[in-house]
Amino acid sequence: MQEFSGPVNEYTLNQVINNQTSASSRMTVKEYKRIGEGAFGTVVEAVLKYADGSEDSKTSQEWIGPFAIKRVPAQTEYKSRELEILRVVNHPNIVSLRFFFDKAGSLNDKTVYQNLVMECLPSNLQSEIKYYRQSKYTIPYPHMKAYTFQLARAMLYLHGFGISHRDIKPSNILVDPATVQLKICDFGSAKKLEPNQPSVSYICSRYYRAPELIVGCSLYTTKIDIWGLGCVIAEMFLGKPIFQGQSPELQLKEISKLLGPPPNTFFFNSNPNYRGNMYTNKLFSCTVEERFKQIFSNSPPDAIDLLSKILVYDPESRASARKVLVHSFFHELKRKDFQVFPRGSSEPIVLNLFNFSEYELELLGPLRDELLSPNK
Ligand SMILES: Nc1ncnc2c1ncn2[C@@H]1O[C@H](COP(=O)(O)OP(=O)(O)OP(=O)(O)O)[C@@H](O)[C@H]1O
Repeated sequence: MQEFSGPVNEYTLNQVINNQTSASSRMTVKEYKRIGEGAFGTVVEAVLKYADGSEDSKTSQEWIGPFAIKRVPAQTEYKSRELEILRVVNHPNIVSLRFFFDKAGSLNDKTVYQNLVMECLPSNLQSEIKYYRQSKYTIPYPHMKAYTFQLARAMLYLHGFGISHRDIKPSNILVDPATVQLKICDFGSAKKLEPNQPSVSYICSRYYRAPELIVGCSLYTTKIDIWGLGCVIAEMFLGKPIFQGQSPELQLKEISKLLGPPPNTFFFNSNPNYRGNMYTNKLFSCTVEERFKQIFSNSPPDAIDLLSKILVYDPESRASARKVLVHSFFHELKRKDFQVFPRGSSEPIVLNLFNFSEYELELLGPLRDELLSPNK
């Protein structure tokens, strides 16, 4: 996005110390680049400095950053879920919130804006996929494996709290091509799902919506994010979104071109009141297994196997984050000599992808040993 000489202003910022507390300081905020324009707000790149006269200015007179500041109109009636969730999560594969503050609109604008100051990553998966597609390549396999593993790890963590991101798509997956690090961003749609409590089904960007959402299921689970994960993996292999429906309902038709017609039980379990098109005609003559091989003809067999376990109509049969993590597609990552070459570099780097916290190990349960056992 274009460089711009943005404003330099002073605000009182709340610094996130931990999930309960924050400390406030006067800080100067210098914006210099617009990096994202979403449906609800803007994201700018900025640096910060403790303002003269603030307690902290005595210890630091340096600009710190860069940070990404997401600015959205503040909710007046209820708490911002994005802020609440970002304050409690703490994971290497989830973007971290450093400060937050409210700011009044300019002169004729009575809106109050919520500002979330987050660590800033230089790219996202959408840009990476596009970059490689332009030169008729795909993201190199070792990078794809490392990215997918980190994405599944973030999901294991979030889903452990019952939190569903609800808008998994390549542009919401930040990456640093120089370190092959990945972090999920945009928790604007995220929600802690409670069993037997309905949630709106009209969420998630169309191409990445799980089939149960398309047919109006309101008691869905965190498996909707796993569907999104499958779509993202498929997109890394194909260089373009796998299911490009031209309308919300046609999205289901696109899915049936890979998985065949949805079974009746799927409609019954998702939404017995669904009255839309059920796409009962089989649009190909081979088996679903052969269909996966046709569509992913250039992809390695273990990737196809992983995709066939994720892209499944029935959310209960769809792989969970921990099942994804132990899949053979990732075995290479466990090798002692596993290394990746960042884009444009001849110097390999070693990744630290297995630094699981006690909490993550607990979530892995009996699969923990399988995941941590060295690769044979
Ligand atoms: N911490 C960050 N570092 C770098 N880029 C970021 C960061 N946070 C967001 N972005 C970029 O800004 C874009 C918009 O941010 P975000 O998705 O949070 O806003 P949004 O208003 O919800 O957008 P959308 O409606 O497109 O989902 C992201 O797609 C991402 O590319």
